[in-house]
Amino acid sequence: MAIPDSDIDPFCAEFFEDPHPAQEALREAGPVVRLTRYGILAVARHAEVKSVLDDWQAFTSARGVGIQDFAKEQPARPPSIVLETDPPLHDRTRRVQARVLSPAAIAALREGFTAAAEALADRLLQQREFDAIPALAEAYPLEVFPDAMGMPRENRHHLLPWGNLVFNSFGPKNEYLAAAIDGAKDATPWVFEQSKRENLTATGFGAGIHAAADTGDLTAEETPQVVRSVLTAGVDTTVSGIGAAVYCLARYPAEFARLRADPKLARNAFEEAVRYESPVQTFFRTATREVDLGGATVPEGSKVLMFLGAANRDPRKWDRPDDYDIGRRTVGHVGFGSGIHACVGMALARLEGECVLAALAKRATRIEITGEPRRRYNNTLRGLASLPVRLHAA
Ligand code: HEM
Ligand SMILES: C=Cc1ccc(C(=O)O)cc1
Repeated sequence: MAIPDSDIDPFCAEFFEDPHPAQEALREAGPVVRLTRYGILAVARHAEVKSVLDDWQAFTSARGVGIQDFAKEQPARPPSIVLETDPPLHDRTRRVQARVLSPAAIAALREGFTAAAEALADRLLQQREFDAIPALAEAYPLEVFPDAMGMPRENRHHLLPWGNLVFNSFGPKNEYLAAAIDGAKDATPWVFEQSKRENLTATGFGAGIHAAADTGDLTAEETPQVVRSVLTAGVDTTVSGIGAAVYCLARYPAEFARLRADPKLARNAFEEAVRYESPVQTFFRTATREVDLGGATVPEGSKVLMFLGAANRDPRKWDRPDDYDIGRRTVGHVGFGSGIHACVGMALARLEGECVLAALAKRATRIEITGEPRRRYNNTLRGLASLPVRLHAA
């Protein structure tokens, strides 16, 4: 089957504002599409996105999960020894993260995360009107996550421009990456310093990762990189995810009413927001050999862009894909990826989302949008920059 061409640009303001028409066009064009602007291949249907995610031998992360092919050019940033490696190195680094971020370790955070969400929701209810992105979507992860990592309270705001830089760096060298590099001048040295063992408390996740150097699971050179991997992925993603969930519940008041009637739905309401908005929109893989994908022949060395957001709205997979339904069975969505690189922090992300949404649903009857939401432009992350709201007290 011939691979059709498309001049769609997934790294421009028009796409960031509303990716859905372009995603629909890509799904309809075929199982694999050539994006002529960048000389890359794209997969947008759920079936092909999932098969690329699940086949790390044919579609490697080790040549970069951004547009750069590390076999052909110098990486702009030191590659992650978790995200941008394959077995066997990936087995070692991922195992340490998975052990530290285990379901039991995350469950132990529930009481503190719940208390922080309730206290923040009480403050916001007093305020009544606020911008839900800085005051809630950013404030909550920046309070609970660095504490769990074992970081000091000062300067943790640097985690946002750092994440903004990394997530832009997976895309092309465009204006968004240029602005992010400029915005992260202070954040970059701070993150590297903050990842060192001596700058982390003895009880946080950071210490748990550094302890791997004492047992020989990781070298002393590897542990700061594995800590940095968690710091990079652990904030900007949940900021976008929590912002997406609040935005969905504000746009769908009947769903917020369902949540108020049954706060146990908070966890699924967050999961459905991750499917519906896909905070992480895209990631690349590189074909290690000629491989068949949905009937199309992908040449060795092809960069393949996976449209996670498009797969999460594919009518071939989902009934009513464009409805936000907090009772939906969300199993199979690729918002957290799939396969050996599937999100190692999803339990933590889900705990944050559940705590925030449950706290809001207990206190408010409605989240009213009081001003024009403003979207944040980033080459990989989909999220809002501003969401003016009013909380209607119960
Ligand atoms: C709503 C929030 C989040 C979303 C949507 C998200 C999404 C993703 C996705 C799509 C991947 C797969 C990347 C790939 O296949 O190349 C991934 C991997 C990863 N995530 Fe998350 N993530 C979230 C929160 C977190 C948090 C809170 C942490 C840390 C505590 C985290 C740490 C990581 C790490 C370290 C990886 C790389 C895993 C590997 O390569 O084996 N993420 N995430
Ligand atoms: C899902 C995003 C993500 C970003 C960076 C890293 C890393 O630097 O290891 C891992 C995951």
